[in-house]
Amino acid sequence: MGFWRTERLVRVSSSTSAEDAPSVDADIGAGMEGSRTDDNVIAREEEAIKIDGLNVAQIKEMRDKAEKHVFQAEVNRMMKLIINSLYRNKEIFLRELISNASDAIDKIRLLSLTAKEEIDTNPELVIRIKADKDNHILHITDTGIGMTKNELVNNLGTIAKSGTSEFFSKLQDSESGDEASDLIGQFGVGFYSAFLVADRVVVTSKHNEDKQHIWESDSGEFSVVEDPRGDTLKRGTTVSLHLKEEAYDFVEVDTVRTLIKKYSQFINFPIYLWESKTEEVEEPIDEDEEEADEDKVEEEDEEGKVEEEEDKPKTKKVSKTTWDWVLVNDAKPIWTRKPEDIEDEEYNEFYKSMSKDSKEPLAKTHFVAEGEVTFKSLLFVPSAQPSESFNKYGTRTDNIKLYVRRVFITDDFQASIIFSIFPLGEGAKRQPLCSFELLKSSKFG
Ligand SMILES: Nc1ncnc2c1ncn2[C@@H]1O[C@H](COP(=O)(O)OP(=O)(O)OP(=O)(O)O)[C@@H](O)[C@H]1O
Repeated sequence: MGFWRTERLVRVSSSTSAEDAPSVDADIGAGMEGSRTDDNVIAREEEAIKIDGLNVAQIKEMRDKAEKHVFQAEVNRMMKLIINSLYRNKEIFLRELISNASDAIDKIRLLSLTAKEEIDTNPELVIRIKADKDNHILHITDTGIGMTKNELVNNLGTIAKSGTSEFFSKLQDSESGDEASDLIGQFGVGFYSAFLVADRVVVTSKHNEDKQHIWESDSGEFSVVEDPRGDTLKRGTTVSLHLKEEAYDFVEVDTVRTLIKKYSQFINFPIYLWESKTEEVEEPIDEDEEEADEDKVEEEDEEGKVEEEEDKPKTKKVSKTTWDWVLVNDAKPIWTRKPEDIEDEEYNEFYKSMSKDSKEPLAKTHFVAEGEVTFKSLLFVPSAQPSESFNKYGTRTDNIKLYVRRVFITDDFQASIIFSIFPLGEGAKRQPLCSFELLKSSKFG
């Protein structure tokens, strides 16, 4: 939360040493310094309520004004269930929050088809993710439809879905805890998965029909209040996750990038990550430094002086760190398009980027099944047999990936039928060119 203010401050800055490198949201919590005391209790409380752009007094005032709510009983059940069954698979929280962000952008796009002006409040349709390493906060911002105050209370405090109780009873019927955890992990568990990694979640949201509001919860209860900073988001939502200590890894930019690529690389809207880049650049030597050098030179003998003045470098190498938004999801899900509209070249490029194989595939099959169950599938046969396919036969199960609505769900499949392609023609060795398997997932049948 609060990129709108800090973005300008740290977007580009330079330094000559790694220590000077700017941290993301450099001003987060800056307003708190003046109020710090030695009292440990107050210090701990201050730690718990960092909201960038607001100082402690403002946050306290805001909290006093906030409306307090309790979660619906089903939400409490759902949160417990998620936390107890998915503790080994915490990373899916990011998949869920990015999917929500993408759904919210879809909603505003759809609305703008009939009411064009709705999108004008923030025409850019994007998702931005910023990791604030100093404060262990991960921010996920979208320029979607946003939520009004009432929607914050209802959408993030109750479960409206009609199938919820059915879902709970199905879970209770499932034969083992692992089966239940698979079920939850593989399908949308939604917003509440944020509490897998965060002990405090702050949602700031601006809907065209309301002022900007802040929703805050530590999973026990939640509060909602008008944002004292005003409508800084213009339109959209920021989910800020105050990470639990055991989840601090999720504030590492590399970890976040890997997760976006794993789960959300085919999301319809651009996902940008706030990243730093350090480069060596030539910079002119400033006058003070030059003068100091000249003094030194003057002390030297005449001959040496002439030579040194000519050779004196006018620039020096410094390392410069810049911060900027970097696009992470540049792959397009070509399986969603009609096979007749796709050029061979596009298939080949897609295969290469997905498989990291530099050669073109030997064959491919792309088919669309429509009926009671609808799915689209795209299968490639590599032109060379992967080196590990015999010695590690049967151990690698991640060659087939299942995506639901462009979101990665699983690649944990088990072989059911195995078949091989043999080369034809005289003299061909009786060795398969490649083998592949019709796969069956234990969960999907
Ligand atoms: N980033 C967001 N922008 C706008 N609304 C949101 C956002 N995140 C959540 N919501 C609202 O909160 C509701 C509840 O979210 P939640 O993720 O729990 O369930 P869901 O998205 O309906 O279902 P699921 O994620 O399980 O497919 C959503 O239906 C949506 O109305």
